[in-house]
Amino acid sequence: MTRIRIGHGYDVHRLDEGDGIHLCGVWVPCAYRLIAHSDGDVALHALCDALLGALALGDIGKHFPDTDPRYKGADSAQLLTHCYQLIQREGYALGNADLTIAAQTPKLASFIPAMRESIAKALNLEIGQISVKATTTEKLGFVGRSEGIAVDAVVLLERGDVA
Ligand SMILES: Nc1ccn([C@@H]2O[C@H](COP(=O)(O)O)[C@@H](O)[C@H]2O)c(=O)n1
Ligand SMILES: C[C@@]1(CO)OP(=O)(O)OP(=O)(O)OC[C@H]1O
Repeated sequence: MTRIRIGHGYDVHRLDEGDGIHLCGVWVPCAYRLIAHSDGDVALHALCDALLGALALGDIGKHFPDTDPRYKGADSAQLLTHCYQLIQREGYALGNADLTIAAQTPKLASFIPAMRESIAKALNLEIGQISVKATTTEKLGFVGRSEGIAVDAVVLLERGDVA
């Protein structure tokens, strides 16, 4: 395997009326909830897929099927930790991750530092290795109509044992 590997993940979850959403392991109070089998943390799901994708290990649905009652209401931070353990077992470590959350609402700027910290903590990494950004879609499309939230995640993995 090569010294560095790149991975990309993308996930979407639908919004419904509610009292808050989990994003990057952080509870964001708002007038919505994310519809999902797990806790609905669409950002961590995209990050899991990016990690798995980097080493061609499949995707989140393969590792944690949404038909499996064990994952009903699952804490996505635990799914993320499991995915990262698979990566580490292959001899790789995360160099950096960059996430873009497309959400018309709620306003996420004030939650971003806690989100970065939460991911860094789940992976036992420095906060400087984790970037989280938010954008609206200028009221265009399903995100713009606040029907759902979409997240893109990109990761770079580095092999530990190669100079
Ligand atoms: N849910 C969101 C979306 C965006 N932001 C912040 O606002 C900035 C401007 O967003 P545009 O979609 O108009 O580019 C963006 O760069 C974010 O800083 C946010 O906090 N929450
Ligand atoms: C996370 C899992 C867990 O069962 O279910 P969901 O919360 O529905 O999320 P999805 O992004 O559809 O990924 C599939 C599953 O791995």
